Amino acid sequence: MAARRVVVFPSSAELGPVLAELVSSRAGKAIASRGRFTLGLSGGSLVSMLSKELPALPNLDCSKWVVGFCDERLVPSNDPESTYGLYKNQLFTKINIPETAILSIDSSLPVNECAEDYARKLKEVFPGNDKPVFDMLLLGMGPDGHTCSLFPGHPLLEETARIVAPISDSPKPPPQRVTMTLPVVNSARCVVFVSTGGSKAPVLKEVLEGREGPAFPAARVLPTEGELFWLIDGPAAADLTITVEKPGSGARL
Ligand SMILES: O=C1O[C@H](COP(=O)(O)O)[C@@H](O)[C@H](O)[C@H]1O
Repeated sequence: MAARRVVVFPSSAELGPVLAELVSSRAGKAIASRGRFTLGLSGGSLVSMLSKELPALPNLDCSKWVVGFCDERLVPSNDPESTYGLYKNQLFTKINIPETAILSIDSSLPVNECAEDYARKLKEVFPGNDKPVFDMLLLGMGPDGHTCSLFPGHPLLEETARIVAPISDSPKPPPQRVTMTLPVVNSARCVVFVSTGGSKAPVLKEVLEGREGPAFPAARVLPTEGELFWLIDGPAAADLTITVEKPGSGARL
């Protein structure tokens, strides 16, 4: 397992550009060695940060990117809860990613079929691998310690056979979702959590420093061979006592 890097920024205004630079640098390396960059996006607060910061990078070329989703809510794409819909309106229109390279999740299908359909799409894009190996997954964490649509205490945390799973009882609305499972998340070459805001501080401490009782879903993200970054702002890091990196302005990871 690669070492975890916990990097704390004064605020999300300083964090955002470093995240964008990290995505761009890993994209460049992936394209140089494998001819493409496979990126998995999460929803929630990441959407607005990425939609602001990625298009602001000079000379960003996304023509060799393949983009999937770490999870999706089963709502129409014009619903404000649709992760795909938000990225489509806020990001995909501003970068040169080919439409065919966006692995959208067909939320018009019933939830079980939707998960199977997305798993099939991933297998097509990652032929020959028993699990998709994304170059980078961008993850968020809810104040309850969930990540993707993997919630504390839910049986899906133990899933080992499926690469994508349906969930019909999500404690956070909407209840129907599909999600990558932990074996896929932990197979990625680079996983980056972005966690901002004071509401995350208590759970972040338990995720990063340990707790009595079962580990939170976010704490179970430990890539087998890949890199693991936690990019955090000051308010979210308020309760931490572990040693963290505090990069200066203009830093690159
Ligand atoms: O419901 C979800 O929540 C998590 C965390 O979102 P955040 O707004 O607290 O960052 C998100 O990563 C996931 O994709 C989404 O479906």
